[in-house]
Amino acid sequence: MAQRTLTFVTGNVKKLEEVRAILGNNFPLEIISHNLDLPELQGEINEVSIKKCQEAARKLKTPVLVEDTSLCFKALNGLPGPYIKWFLEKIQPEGLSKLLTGWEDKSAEAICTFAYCTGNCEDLDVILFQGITKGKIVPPRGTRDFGWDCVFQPDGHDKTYAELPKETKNTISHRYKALEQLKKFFIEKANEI
Ligand SMILES: O=P(O)(O)OP(=O)(O)OP(=O)(O)OC[C@H]1O[C@@H](n2cnc3c(O)ncnc32)[C@H](O)[C@@H]1O
Ligand SMILES: [Mg+2]
Repeated sequence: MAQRTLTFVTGNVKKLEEVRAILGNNFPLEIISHNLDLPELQGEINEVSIKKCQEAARKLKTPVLVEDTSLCFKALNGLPGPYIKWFLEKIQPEGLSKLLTGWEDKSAEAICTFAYCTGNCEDLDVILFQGITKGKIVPPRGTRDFGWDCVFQPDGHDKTYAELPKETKNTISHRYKALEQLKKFFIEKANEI
């Protein structure tokens, strides 16, 4: 493979930190990060990721990887979903758990979607890699250093993402599951050469 690097476009340092930690040393490409302020788009999850990726590829004119994270509450038919960033910014983690006060069903899905595009102007085809971790929304517990980690308790654990050791989150998370697929794709691609 001629390309030895992979440009990951994100404005979120915590995401980047996790991506690097999860991919570790067994990944055939070097991750180069590019902090570009991409628009927060509207639509269904896959549509948002595809458009985000095409926008980044058009701007940078190079193959790019982007990622979009959704947090979907079952009782709210999948909302806030891809709009979680704004919900979190406006109502904080406390507000997210209070949103479900009137509902018995606290279940939620954390969905991570990576989108990769070659950046060739005539061909903006996008490949998606998605990971889903099921859990429930609880009153905030644990550190506050990454998004909604303190209100999401993954199934099978009695701790929130924020209370779990980073190494544990990184072996069960939505991001880990999406990166497993991405890793497989790029390792196979590297072997083809
Ligand atoms: O530049 P990009 O990559 O878009 O970074 P962003 O921070 O805008 O991220 P998103 O558009 O994907 O919005 C997702 C929101 O969810 C938060 N988030 C993403 N992954 C998370 C995780 O694993 N745990 C907790 N919060 C997370 C993140 O901080 C945002 O507020
Ligand atoms: Mg964003």
